[in-house]
Amino acid sequence: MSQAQAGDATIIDGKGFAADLRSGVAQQVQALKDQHGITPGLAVVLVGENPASQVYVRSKAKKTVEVGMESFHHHLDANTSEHELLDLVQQLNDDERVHGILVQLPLPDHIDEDKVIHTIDPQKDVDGFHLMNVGRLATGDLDNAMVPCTPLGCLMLLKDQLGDLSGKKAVVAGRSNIVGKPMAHLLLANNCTTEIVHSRTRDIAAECRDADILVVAVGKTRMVRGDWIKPGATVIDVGINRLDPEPGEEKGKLVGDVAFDEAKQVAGAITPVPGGVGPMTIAVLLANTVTATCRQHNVAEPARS
Ligand SMILES: Nc1nc(=O)c2c([nH]1)NC[C@@H]1CN(c3ccc(C(=O)N[C@@H](CCC(=O)O)C(=O)O)cc3)C=[N+]21
Ligand SMILES: [Mg+2]
Repeated sequence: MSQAQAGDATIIDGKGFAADLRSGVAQQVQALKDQHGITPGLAVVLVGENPASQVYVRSKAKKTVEVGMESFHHHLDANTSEHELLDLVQQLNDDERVHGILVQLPLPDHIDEDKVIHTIDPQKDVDGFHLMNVGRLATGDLDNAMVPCTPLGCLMLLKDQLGDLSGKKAVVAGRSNIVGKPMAHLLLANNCTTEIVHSRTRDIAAECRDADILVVAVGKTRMVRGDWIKPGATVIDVGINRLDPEPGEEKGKLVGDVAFDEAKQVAGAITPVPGGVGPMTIAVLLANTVTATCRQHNVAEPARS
């Protein structure tokens, strides 16, 4: 879906695409209720008082209810023990009203994140972080994997923009387990010639300049410059960085990992920040919850991407 033109690039409307995806999800939820008497349920667990985390979690809960799902919210205080959190996850695993479980990351230092993630029932792991789901994605078993929300959202935007991705040169900047690596696996599964670049890559700009598809998830403000981009390339900016407030501003503005004003002069299409990948993450979380519900009840699941 392409909207306003700015510079030369099409600005990819992630916010609008996400709204459309959520209305599709709302219809799927209604069908599950009408035809099967099932209401999908999503549990979100937040530990501690990180203000940014609280904003995301509130937004998730609101949108969960908007698409007709049941939302279970658990806010635990910052010094909750690992044992208490593991008990809660186990209780959610056993609760048949709950089809999806998301434990908001990062967790406080005294809690082992891997231990928590690996306690989640893989079928309810709507983040796709459990090793069972990581392995399924890495082996191309997409029919059974739960796929991480941010990379799946990026893939949906890319397919909408470009159609078939076969044979395209894709470069993923960043090698995190939550974005870079699963993104590379998804692009590979979609027949891209796929490369991951990172902080130790010898000439990162030159590698990026070769890409038809450039997905950037490095967590560094405006790291990718206009001259890193091949003319006409499709650029997906996963970064969300808050600048220091300008005089008179209350909060600093949000910017990506790509220098947007430069990049839009060169790229064929590019996602903005905000309004690009961020809203897709939450919409895909809801879509994954429907997928998880269908699998748990042996109901045919909607096609994704
Ligand atoms: N287990 C887990 N799963 C997550 O998926 C997860 C997490 N933990 N911890 C925190 C990060 C961050 N995250 C975002 C979701 C939506 C926006 C989003 O909607 N961003 C808006 C802007 C929001 C604003 O104005 O602050 C946008 O880019 O347009 C951003 C970031 C999910 N995360
Ligand atoms: Mg890196």
